[in-house]
Amino acid sequence: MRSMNVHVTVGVRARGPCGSGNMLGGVAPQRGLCVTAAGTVAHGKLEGRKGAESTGVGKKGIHGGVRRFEEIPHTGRSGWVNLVKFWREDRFRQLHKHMERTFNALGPIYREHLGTHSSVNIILPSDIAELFRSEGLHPRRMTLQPWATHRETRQHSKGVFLKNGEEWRADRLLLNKEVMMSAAVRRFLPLLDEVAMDFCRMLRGKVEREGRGEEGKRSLTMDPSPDLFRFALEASCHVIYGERIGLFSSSPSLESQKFIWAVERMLATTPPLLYLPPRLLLRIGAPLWTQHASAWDHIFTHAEARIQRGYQRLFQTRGSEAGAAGGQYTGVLGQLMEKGQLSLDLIKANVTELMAGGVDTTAVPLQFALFELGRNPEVQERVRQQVRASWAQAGGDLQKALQGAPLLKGTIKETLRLYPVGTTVQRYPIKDIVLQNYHIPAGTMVQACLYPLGRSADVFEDPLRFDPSRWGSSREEGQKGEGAGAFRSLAFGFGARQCVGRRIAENEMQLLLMHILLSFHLSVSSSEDIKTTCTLILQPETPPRITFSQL
Ligand code: HEM
Repeated sequence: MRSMNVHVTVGVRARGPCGSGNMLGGVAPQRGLCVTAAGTVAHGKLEGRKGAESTGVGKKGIHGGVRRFEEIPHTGRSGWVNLVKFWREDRFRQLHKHMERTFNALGPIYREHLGTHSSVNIILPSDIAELFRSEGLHPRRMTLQPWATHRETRQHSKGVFLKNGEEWRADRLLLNKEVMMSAAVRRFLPLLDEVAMDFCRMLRGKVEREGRGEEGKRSLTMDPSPDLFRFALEASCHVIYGERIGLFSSSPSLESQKFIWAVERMLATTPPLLYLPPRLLLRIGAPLWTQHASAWDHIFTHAEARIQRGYQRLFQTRGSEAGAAGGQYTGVLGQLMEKGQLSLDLIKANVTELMAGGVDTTAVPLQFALFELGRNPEVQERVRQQVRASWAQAGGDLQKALQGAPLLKGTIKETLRLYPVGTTVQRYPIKDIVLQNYHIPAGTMVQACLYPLGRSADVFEDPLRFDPSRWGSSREEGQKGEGAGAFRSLAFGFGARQCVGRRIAENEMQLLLMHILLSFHLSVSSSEDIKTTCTLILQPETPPRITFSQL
């Protein structure tokens, strides 16, 4: 892997949809662009034959029965020609659909060159399992320094993302204790629930004030997305900093709204930066890069201010007997500071990442989930019945309430199957592997393509049906193939590098849906599919309007 110090790289390696390190990584090792075509793209149309296996292409290239890397079907020889075509046809926004079409044309594995970016794309769970077995602890690299004006941004990129291998893993395991382990989940569940209940209270007030119909039976049709973004930020802050920021109050702070905009800007400016080489970037991409870096600066400034406050509170609590004896949960930040196992720089960096990764990633799937529940009233009713029974039996025990309603978790999995926030999970295998009988050298960037995977009839029965019960715990219904369930639900990634905010996200979304379903019936005016667009994260082209009717 080339060093970021050698050349100024826009190291925006899309590892996942959240967190800086996810998106701001190093450069993928570049492979030559000269390849043997088993399938090619000409004039935007795929002319490939379906899978190399069926074509019998490249028999002479077989070594010991395994085909050469160069024989993998691809979408075009020149990364630059492909990039220009993508740019002209604005295909970046439809990258997920492009992948789906390309798998249909070329089979379950293909290569793609786009500007400086080369990848092998795969879709089958068995291949993803093989990739997973060969994943290493890859370094993440950030290359913001030359542009970032904020001291913390620079420090973050230098200090944290050059960490590597076992050193990185040791830090991650410490962080996991505060965000992934079940003891941590038990601690932060009430904080998430408080915010979810407040959201519903706010929504009930809105429906009561602005809705139509008689009192107690009013309905309101609205775009819930701005409120969902506020919910996601409020929930993240409560869990991470242990404090409420008052986004549901009558005068929410402009600072928080600016933070939401900064994350949006950071995400939206990422994809174009992925594919441009440094020189071109400096000439034509500079404004974009400046926007990107300044969005990060804003995110850091915001986090820095909160972290300072967290410190002050911690010292105040330590100083007061009540605080010390009370043992009150002070959020992830408080826990990390209290334990003191991570350095202050690492705490800051990780907390900032959690903040940057925790807003759009949950607010957007919640929009899709409300839409799917709205257009599938029978499914909605089944989930509601289960939630009601479980809520009644749990007697206020949140974990019990969620565990007793597996359809809620199924709803989240089903939503992320059809609308994965991050459309790919990427890995660089640390040893040579064989996928679809092709040799893949160590260090190649291999992407599991989640959008086409989730909609593939080879992997899921009746894939376009929204059916939370297909994820039943005893039997992964509606799933084909061996080891059903394994490597099919991958929205949070896998292995050591999987999403560190996973437990926060899952519980936050389930709790919100639970309270919404207990209070409202959901419907939509049209059951037509939502048009989607890819701006690093997959989102609706236009946020769906949902009708909330009081129950
Ligand atoms: C539905 C919601 C979410 C989805 C689908 C999602 C998805 C992902 C994916 C696919 C990755 C890369 C994993 C891999 O390469 O194996 C990732 C990484 C990450 N996510 Fe999430 N995420 C979500 C919510 C969150 C939340 C709420 C937070 C923070 C509170 C968060 C913070 C992070 C961070 C910091 C990383 C980088 C982890 C690392 O590389 O060590 N995510 N996420």
